[in-house]
Amino acid sequence: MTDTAPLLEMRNVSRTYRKGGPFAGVPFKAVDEVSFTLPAHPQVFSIVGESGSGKTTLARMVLRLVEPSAGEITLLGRALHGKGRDRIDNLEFRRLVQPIFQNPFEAFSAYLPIEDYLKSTALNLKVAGSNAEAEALADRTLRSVGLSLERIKGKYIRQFSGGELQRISVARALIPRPRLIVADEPVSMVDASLRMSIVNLFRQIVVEQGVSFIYITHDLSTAYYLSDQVSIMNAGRIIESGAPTKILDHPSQDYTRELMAAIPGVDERWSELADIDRQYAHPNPRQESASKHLPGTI
Ligand SMILES: Nc1ncnc2c1ncn2[C@@H]1O[C@H](COP(=O)(O)OP(=O)(O)OP(=O)(O)O)[C@@H](O)[C@H]1O
Repeated sequence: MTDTAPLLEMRNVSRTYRKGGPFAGVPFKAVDEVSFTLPAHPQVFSIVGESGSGKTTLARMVLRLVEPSAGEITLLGRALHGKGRDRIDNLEFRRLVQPIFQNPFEAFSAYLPIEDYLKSTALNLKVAGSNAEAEALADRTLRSVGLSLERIKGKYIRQFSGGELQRISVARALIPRPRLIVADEPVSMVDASLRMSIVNLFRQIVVEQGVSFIYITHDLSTAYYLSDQVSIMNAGRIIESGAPTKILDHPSQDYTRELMAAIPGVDERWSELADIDRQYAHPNPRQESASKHLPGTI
């Protein structure tokens, strides 16, 4: 693993499926020759696209849940897939890269106290050597997301809101101190009033814990607000990439303009985000600058 290597590199990555069944169906590329680089310094990289554009397939390849049909993905200069000798082993991979999924209610069983997930993550990933260490680690990561072990102890998923559960998912993902979190539509099932607090939490984690995020979303508004880099995905391809202000203030592709226009009330959402940002009065300079760039604010 080299210190100078980018965190993640995708080179000409494709994933082919068959439409109409695995054998007789017609092959099509869900992800088509995608390349991008995530630099070593912590940041939020968003991939934005409509349903079916290939975002989840791409995320699942980064999470090693799906094999690419072609191309190469490297993490800190080492192969994620294939059988080569430089392939990162499973334990190391799971310490470096953690997922957050869309539906927090599906991420946990209804029959286990929720703290068991955090403790078993710490023990399975060998970042805690005893139950006491696992509890201490769980408490520390829960505190970093605004909760504590005391608050969740002995409780089951039905005793939490979607927003609280998603915070617990984030705490679980932070247990091994990962370098990268892949968050696939992490706020789309969270109550609208809590969405921004989760999005703000991601930014806080980038700054305070040095974790990068790949943020997968159909919601241009939160991507614009949160990201350092945005890539727009359409029909399996990344069609434009850059800083959020560049992409949304000067979109170069008709599809990006259509995506902006297709989101109902996107202008109001941006003003609403700016209002929420002011209410939170975050000391984080990235957020101050994000709110400055929101249309309708100065
Ligand atoms: N296992 C699979 N077998 C066959 N086709 C698949 C499979 N997984 C995804 N697809 C197809 O690949 C395309 C991209 O799907 P994907 O889920 O990656 O898109 P997405 O942008 O994440 O959309 P959504 O937000 O609706 O999940 C879709 O046409 C989907 O039907």
